[in-house]
Amino acid sequence: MSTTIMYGNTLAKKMSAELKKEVEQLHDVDIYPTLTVLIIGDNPASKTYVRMKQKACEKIGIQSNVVELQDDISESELLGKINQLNQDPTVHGILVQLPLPQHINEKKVLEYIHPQKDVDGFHPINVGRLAIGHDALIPCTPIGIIKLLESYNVDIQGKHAVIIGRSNIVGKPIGQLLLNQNATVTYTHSKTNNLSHMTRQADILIVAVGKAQFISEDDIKEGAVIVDVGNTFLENGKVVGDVDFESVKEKANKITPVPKGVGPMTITMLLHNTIKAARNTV
Ligand SMILES: Nc1nc2c(c(=O)[nH]1)N[C@@H](CN(C=O)c1ccc(C(=O)N[C@@H](CCC(=O)O)C(=O)O)cc1)CN2
Repeated sequence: MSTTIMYGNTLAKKMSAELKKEVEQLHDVDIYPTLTVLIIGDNPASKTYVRMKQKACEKIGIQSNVVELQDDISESELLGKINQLNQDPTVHGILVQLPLPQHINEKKVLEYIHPQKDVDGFHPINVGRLAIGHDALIPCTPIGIIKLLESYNVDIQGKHAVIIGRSNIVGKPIGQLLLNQNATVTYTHSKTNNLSHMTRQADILIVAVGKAQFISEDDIKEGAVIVDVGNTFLENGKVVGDVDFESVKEKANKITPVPKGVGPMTITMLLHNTIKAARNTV
């Protein structure tokens, strides 16, 4: 049995072309989807991701503004900036690039973004709406994973999905989305006893731990679908995932690579959310 590599970059390209048409239709009715990204400090990975977001917006005609803020900005100053953007009718989407410096309360900041402009889907209103199955802005990485699984015809209903990681960005919402599609979901995390025993039961394994090549072939079930959310930059400049791709590849039925797997889908779903926000805020 040969393993299918689930390439996010291919799907992202196809979806971006469709989103470009949507943007053109909005331009025809004088709506110009606009995203403002706030980046605090000079974390090199964050800078890379923000540049990737800008470039992706540019490609499909979304206007993007990047506001670069000093590492030592006070929390109240940052909230003031968000408040201005909340009230600016020309800005449809607001995104604060994470992680934030230690002295800033992430929860407070994310809750300050107007829920209709919350293109990351991190605001408690959007989190709650997703939880009860209402229309919402859904976090980009989790919804990107669902789109990727769907495009590779992965059956979700009735399957046992095991998630490693319980972050608000990926772990919790991907569990919610899989549950909404009738998967049986198990959350695991750094305090889970006998983690490998749990992961070996997964039909679908979502790995979002942030530890380079953490999962190896002994941790998975033969024929499982493996989704790697990791993005660790090694000293040699290479980027690797949370899964030891080479060892797991032969045993899995389907697997996402890193790079070119989940990452590009995150960016594309941000474009999707920005267009959705532009439609909703007029
Ligand atoms: N406000 C947010 N902050 C962060 C998020 C987020 O969704 N919202 N997610 C991550 C970082 N992230 C986007 O911001 C992100 C990470 C990785 C990729 C990606 O495409 N990676 C490439 C590899 C890297 C490269 O090519 O240089 C890949 O996997 O192919 C995109 C976005 C944390 N912060």
